[in-house]
Amino acid sequence: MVKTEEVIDASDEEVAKSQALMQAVAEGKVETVEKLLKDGANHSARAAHGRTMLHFATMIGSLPIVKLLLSYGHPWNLVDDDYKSVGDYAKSFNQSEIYEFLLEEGVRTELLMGLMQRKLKMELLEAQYDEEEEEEDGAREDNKEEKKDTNDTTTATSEQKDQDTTAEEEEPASKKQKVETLPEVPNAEYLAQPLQYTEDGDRLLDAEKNGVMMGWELPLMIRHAEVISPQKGLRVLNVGFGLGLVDTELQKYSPSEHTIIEAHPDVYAHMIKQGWDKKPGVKILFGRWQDVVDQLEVYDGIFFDTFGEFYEDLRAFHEIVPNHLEEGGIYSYFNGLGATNQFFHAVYNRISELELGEMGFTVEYEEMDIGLKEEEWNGVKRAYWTLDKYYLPICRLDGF
Ligand SMILES: C[S@@+](CC[C@H](N)C(=O)[O-])C[C@H]1O[C@@H](n2cnc3c(N)ncnc32)[C@H](O)[C@@H]1O
Repeated sequence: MVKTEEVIDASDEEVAKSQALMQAVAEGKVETVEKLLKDGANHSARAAHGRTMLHFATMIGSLPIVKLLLSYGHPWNLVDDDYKSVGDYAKSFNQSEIYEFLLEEGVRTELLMGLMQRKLKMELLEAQYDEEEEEEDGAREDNKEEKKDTNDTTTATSEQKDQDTTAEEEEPASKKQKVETLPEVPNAEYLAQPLQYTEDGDRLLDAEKNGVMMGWELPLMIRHAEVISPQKGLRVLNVGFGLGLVDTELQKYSPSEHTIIEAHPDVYAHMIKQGWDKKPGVKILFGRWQDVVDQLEVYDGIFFDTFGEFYEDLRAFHEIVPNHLEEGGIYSYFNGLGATNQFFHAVYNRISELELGEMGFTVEYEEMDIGLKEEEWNGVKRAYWTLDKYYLPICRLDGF
């Protein structure tokens, strides 16, 4: 009997139904599973080691049950107590058909979520724009009124203010809420905190000892530089200075232009102290890449590696790359998406490839061995990389 754990606030009957569902899943009884799900059985219960019903369905290799659970809204991306995803289970139990299905499900769900997020963002921006327009119109009206009334009375201005307040109070709450929930700078907290370079120059840590950049990435940065700058004298752009590893490599190719965007004041101060502003061809744009886009030119190679941002931010950068990449040029980025779980990483690699493809790129992933030792993370709050392989993206614009 597979025992379930942690069904919160459930009645005895619900617990029993959920327990029966878990049992039917574990025994591969498709019809019973379907009947119980239809009957409203809770599929979010977990068994020992934090295994979900989807973990069980995957372990026993029942694609029909996997499909059923997903169709009833079971999330595709839950992990057990050892941070093993259902994709990891599918791999280790040699369930290749289920693995592919789960991968596609992950890709489809995340693409949809991204689309919805962007739609919401657009709506919020539109609402903000409307509100600003209304405020401007209001201010213009006030001006007109003021001009008209200066001949009549001197108290008009204070009365007008009161009216404004009332008008504001009457605004539909939903619109105001919308504007107030506009997403902020994703890594604002990071950008506002002090950073620390270790004495040996091998690490850049934030105030909580998160690794912003670490020396073990050097071989990756060497290869990224080589990929975007395959010969000397090219024009290159790097977003995110960190330890300056990729920029040091890029300098070895004597770039004719070497633009670096950096947003953190401490990193910028470090760059100036090290004389980066005086290096050949170097132009530093201090600010978030989102805020300096209008100063960008056209480059033969572009590399992107920021910190504290999300896939949507990376995707937003992908979208502007075609405007700044020379014919035949190469774009690459640090591929750390979902880098603490092989399956999530595979899902993100597929998503990036698809989305970059839609933007006109062909993407090739070059496989590199990493082989990191546990000790590498001593003194760092959290390991941000646990995988054995690195998939270095090489993106070319189609047709060139
Ligand atoms: C992981 S490090 C880059 C490491 C670099 N590739 C190297 O070889 O050392 C990320 C850098 O991006 C910067 N950064 C974070 N958000 C940024 C943004 N929106 N625009 C520009 N730089 C940003 C961080 O301050 C940090 O210096």
